[in-house]
Amino acid sequence: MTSDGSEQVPEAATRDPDALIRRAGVRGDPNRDQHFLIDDRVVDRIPTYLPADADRSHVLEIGGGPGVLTDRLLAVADRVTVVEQDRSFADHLRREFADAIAADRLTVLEGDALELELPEFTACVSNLPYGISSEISFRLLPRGKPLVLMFQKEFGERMAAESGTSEYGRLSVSAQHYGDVEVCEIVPREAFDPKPAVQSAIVRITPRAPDYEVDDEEFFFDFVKALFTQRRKTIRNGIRNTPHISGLSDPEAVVEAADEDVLRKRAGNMSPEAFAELAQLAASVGV
Ligand SMILES: C[S@@+](CC[C@H](N)C(=O)[O-])C[C@H]1O[C@@H](n2cnc3c(N)ncnc32)[C@H](O)[C@@H]1O
Repeated sequence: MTSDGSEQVPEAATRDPDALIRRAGVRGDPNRDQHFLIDDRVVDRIPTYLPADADRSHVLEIGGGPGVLTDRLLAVADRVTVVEQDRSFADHLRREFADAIAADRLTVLEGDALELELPEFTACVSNLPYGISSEISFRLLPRGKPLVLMFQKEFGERMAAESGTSEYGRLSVSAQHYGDVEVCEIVPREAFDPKPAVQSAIVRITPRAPDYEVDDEEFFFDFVKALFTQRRKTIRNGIRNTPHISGLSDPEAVVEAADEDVLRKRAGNMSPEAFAELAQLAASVGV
């Protein structure tokens, strides 16, 4: 009983990471991208990085492992789907969260997140298997839902980078096409067991439409990719040197039509809007 006479409501109990790993009965194998979160404070913060107005009715988690994040997501979401490729961990998740499964609040999908058909979800929160960071991100981004994802630090920083910085590149332009990308927190190696080789970063992607027009997204992405393979060269030479990547059939027509100011730049100093404008021009005169 509290001092004002009301009943004390116990805080929702969260599962201890070490106990979950013990109950899973298998050690993480770094060769299978298995670095498990063991720092409660970090795990507790991850769901709080979802935008305040995010729809939490169906949260997707890629790579459940022992289930420490799954546990926290069940505390904030109506329903969770967790994908886990490793049979031992998928079995463990089904045992550990049998009550949530019986209550229709948790679905465990066993298999490769790159191969499985992912369900409709309202938000995705995951400590990702780092080996598939890029591929899985570009499966999730076009869905247009809020994402809170743990990456290797360098990858997260490249995703969030602005033009004119050394981290800025194709990954920044492609990811920021779909939303605002922010690094929420850098996570030390000690927060995981086994410890990864490098630090990690928790990244939030808040979906929004880009503030520029591109009629052909596939061409836009190929064009950006092509120009970043030549990041030390001017845009003029980048366009000339990469038709095999951009798909341009007449790169010279693009060089003739583009502004001299743009042609003198380098890819690292081109904003996403500048890339989009040039890509629109290139698609109209050079494809
Ligand atoms: C970095 S661990 C994260 C585990 C847990 N969520 C945590 O934070 O402690 C990544 C998990 O993804 C699983 N995994 C690796 N590759 C996968 C894939 N292609 N599809 C689905 N799960 C995968 C691993 O077995 C591992 O359990």
